[in-house]
Amino acid sequence: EKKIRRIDSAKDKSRAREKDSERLKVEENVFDVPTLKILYTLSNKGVIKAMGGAISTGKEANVFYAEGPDKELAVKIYRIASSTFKAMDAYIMKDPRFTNIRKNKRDIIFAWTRKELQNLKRAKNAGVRVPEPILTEKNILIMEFMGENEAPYPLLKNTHLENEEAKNIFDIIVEYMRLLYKKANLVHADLSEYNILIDPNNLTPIFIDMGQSVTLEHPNAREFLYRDVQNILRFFSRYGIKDKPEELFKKIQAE
Ligand SMILES: N#C/C(=C\c1ccncc1)C(=O)NCc1ccccc1
Repeated sequence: EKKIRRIDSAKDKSRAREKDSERLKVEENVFDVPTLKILYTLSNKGVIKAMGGAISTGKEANVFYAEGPDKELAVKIYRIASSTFKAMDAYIMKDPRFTNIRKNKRDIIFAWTRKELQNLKRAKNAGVRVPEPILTEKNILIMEFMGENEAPYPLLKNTHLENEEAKNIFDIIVEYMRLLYKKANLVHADLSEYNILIDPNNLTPIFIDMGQSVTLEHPNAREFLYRDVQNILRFFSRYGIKDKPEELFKKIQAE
């Protein structure tokens, strides 16, 4: 009996070690020294009490779960070494809010991080459901965690819906695109089933990832809006939604 218990606990330990090494591996190549310094600063300031696991990992950023002083947090860390900052160029260099930033990589990424915070604030003020934006520190964005028990809400992409439920979600998404445009003077510019979370408690959408969102002064704002419209219609066509892109494009901009 005792022997078996010893084996079990050894197995559990090795499994736990493997999981931690998995987690450590993600964190190793993400947490470079400057990023660790910022995380220590945020922890000393009491903004972050404990870091959790990775929620999302991508080429230009990673999102981690964290415990805050009073609520759960999502910590988005933009990679400085990321190669895709070229893509950021197309959005930020023509945005009148950021024409005066220096051209070096770190400053572009710090400006981009601040831009996502600003865009989330504007979206929230316009009545669009987004994670509550909290603060940025260099290449790190702190926002409200949208999920339960350390598990993020599912992406629209991974949510099974009945046609009726999908239609309700589609109508809210269109309303949010309209509020972003008319009230927040913004276009999401990367809207798709990969950047919308679904709150399973009421099957309603949450917009995320607004680092690339642009104001209507951006020369390509309407192009980006048309692309967002096409992405959304393409995804919802599987639920029998047949709106035309031009009509939806006009409806979102209508007085
Ligand atoms: N913001 C955000 C995100 C989730 C989230 C969940 C729960 N609460 C707040 C945010 C997210 O996955 N964004 C997409 C993404 C970012 C970075 C790499 C890959 C994919």
